[in-house]
Amino acid sequence: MRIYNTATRQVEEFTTYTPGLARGYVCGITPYDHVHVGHGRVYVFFDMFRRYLESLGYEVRLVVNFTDIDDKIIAKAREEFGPEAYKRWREVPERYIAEFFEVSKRLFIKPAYAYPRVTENVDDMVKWISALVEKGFAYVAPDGSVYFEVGKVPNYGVLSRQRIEELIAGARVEPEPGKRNPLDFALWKSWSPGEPWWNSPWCPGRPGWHLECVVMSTKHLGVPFDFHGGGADLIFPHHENEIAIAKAYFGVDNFAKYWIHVGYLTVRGEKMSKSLGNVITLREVLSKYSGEALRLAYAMSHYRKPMEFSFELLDQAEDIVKTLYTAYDELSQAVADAGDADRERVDIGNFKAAFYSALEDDFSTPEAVQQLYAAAKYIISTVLHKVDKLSKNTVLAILADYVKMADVIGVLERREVAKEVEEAVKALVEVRARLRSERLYQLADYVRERAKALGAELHDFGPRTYYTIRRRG
Ligand SMILES: Nc1ncnc2c1ncn2[C@@H]1O[C@H](COP(=O)(O)OP(=O)(O)OP(=O)(O)O)[C@@H](O)[C@H]1O
Ligand SMILES: [Zn+2]
Repeated sequence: MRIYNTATRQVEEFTTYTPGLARGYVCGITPYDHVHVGHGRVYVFFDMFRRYLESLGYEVRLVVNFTDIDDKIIAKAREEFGPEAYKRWREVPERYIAEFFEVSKRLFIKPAYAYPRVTENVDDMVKWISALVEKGFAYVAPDGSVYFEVGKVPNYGVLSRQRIEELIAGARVEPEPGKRNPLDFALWKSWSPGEPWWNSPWCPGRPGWHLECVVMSTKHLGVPFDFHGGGADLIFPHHENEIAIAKAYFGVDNFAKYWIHVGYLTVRGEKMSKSLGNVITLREVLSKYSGEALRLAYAMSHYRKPMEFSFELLDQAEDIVKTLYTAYDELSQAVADAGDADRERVDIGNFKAAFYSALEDDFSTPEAVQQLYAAAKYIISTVLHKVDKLSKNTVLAILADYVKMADVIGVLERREVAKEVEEAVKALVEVRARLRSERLYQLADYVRERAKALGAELHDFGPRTYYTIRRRG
C-alpha cells in the first residue's frame, strides 16, 4: 500500500522496519478541556489506519500520549480552583483524560499499545536533557531553563521544508530572553510561583512539549520506528523539533519513517478549535448520533483534505449505518435458507477489490466507504432475493467479506444482538407467518407495525422474512 509521507512530500510504498510489525505514535491531546470533533478526526483516522494494517496482517503498536502538564492546564486549574490550583491541578487532566477514553470507546477506537503521560516520564526527560547538554546541543539559560540549540543540528527544517534563515526572517517565533536564537526552544522550563514543578539539575520546572513526545515515543517503540502523526498543525514547529531532538540524541536522520498528517476539521471553513470558539464536543455529537455514523462521516473525506463538519453529514451517515446493519442482519439470517449447491453466480468480489485498492492508494476512505455501501445495497437488492439458489458456502463467504470490510472502517461494531431480543423478534416473525398463511393479513400487518415501533423491521422475500434490529446507544 502507498501513503503520503510529509517528510518526502510524496506518496510512498509503505514498508516497516520489522516485517509484520508496524509501530506508530500519534500526538495525544492536551487534556485541559472537552475533546471535540476536530480531535476525533485525528484519532479515528489513526484507528482506521491501524485496522487496515491489521487487515493486511500487521501487528500494530500504536502509542498515543497525554500531554498532562502544560500552560493551558495550569491556566484552567487557576480558573477553576483559584489559590487551590497548586494542590488540585491534576484534577483537570484526570477529568479530560477520562472523557477521552469514554468517547474513544463510543467511537469504537481500539485501545492503544500504550498511553504514556508526561508526568509519569519526567525522570527520563531530565536524563535526556542532561545528555543533550553534554553533547553540546542544549544550553542552560540564566533562569535555569534549558534550550535546544536549533543551529547545531544539520538540516533543521527538513519536515516543514523551511530554512533557518527564512524562519528567523519571517519572525514566526518570538525572540525570548535567554535564548541564543529565536528558533531555539525549551527542553526544560523554569518554574514560576504557583506552578507544578519537578526537580532537575538546573532548576525546579517542567519539560517542554517537543522533547516529551520524542522521549515517550522512542521509549515504547524503539528507534527508528515506522510512522508518526497527528493533525497538520503539528508539522511545524512540533514535529520539526521532535526530529531535531532525535537527530541530536540518537544521531539518526529521522526517527520515524513516515510522517502522516491529518487535515483540519472545519466549521464554515475555519479550523475547529478552542481559541476560535467554534467547538462542538464529541460528547454532544455522540449523544445524538452513533459513533459509527461519526466514523463514516470522517471517512467520507480524504484524510489529507479539510473536512467541513455539519449535522446534515451526520444524518446522511446515520442512514448509511442503518443500511449497513440491514444487509448484515438479513444476510446472517439468510444463511439458514441457502442450499448445498450454487444454481446462480452471485458475489461481491468487485466491491471488495475496489474497496481494498482505494485504501491501498493513499488510504482513500471516501472511495472505500462508497464500495462498502454499494456492497450493502447489492446484498439487499440482489443476494437476499437469491439465497435459495445459492450454497451456504457462498452466502457465508459473502458475509465474511462484507464484515471484513466493515471492520476496517470500524462499523457494524454493534452487530451482536441480545439473545432474548433476537428470540422475541423471531417469535413475532413466526406469528406473522401463521397469520398470513391463514389469510389474516390485517393482523399480520399489525404485527409488523408493532415490531417496527419496537425497533425491528421485517422484510419479505417471497415466502421468507428477514429482519433488522435497530441499534441503540
Ligand atoms: N480542528 C481540527 N482538525 C483536525 N485536527 C485537529 C483539530 N484540532 C486539533 N486537532 C488535532 O488534535 C490533536 C490534539 O490536539 P491538542 O490537544 O493539542 O488540541 P489543540 O490543537 O490545542 O486544539 P484546541 O486549539 O481546540 O484546543 C492534535 O493532533 C491536533 O493537531
Ligand atoms: Zn507530539
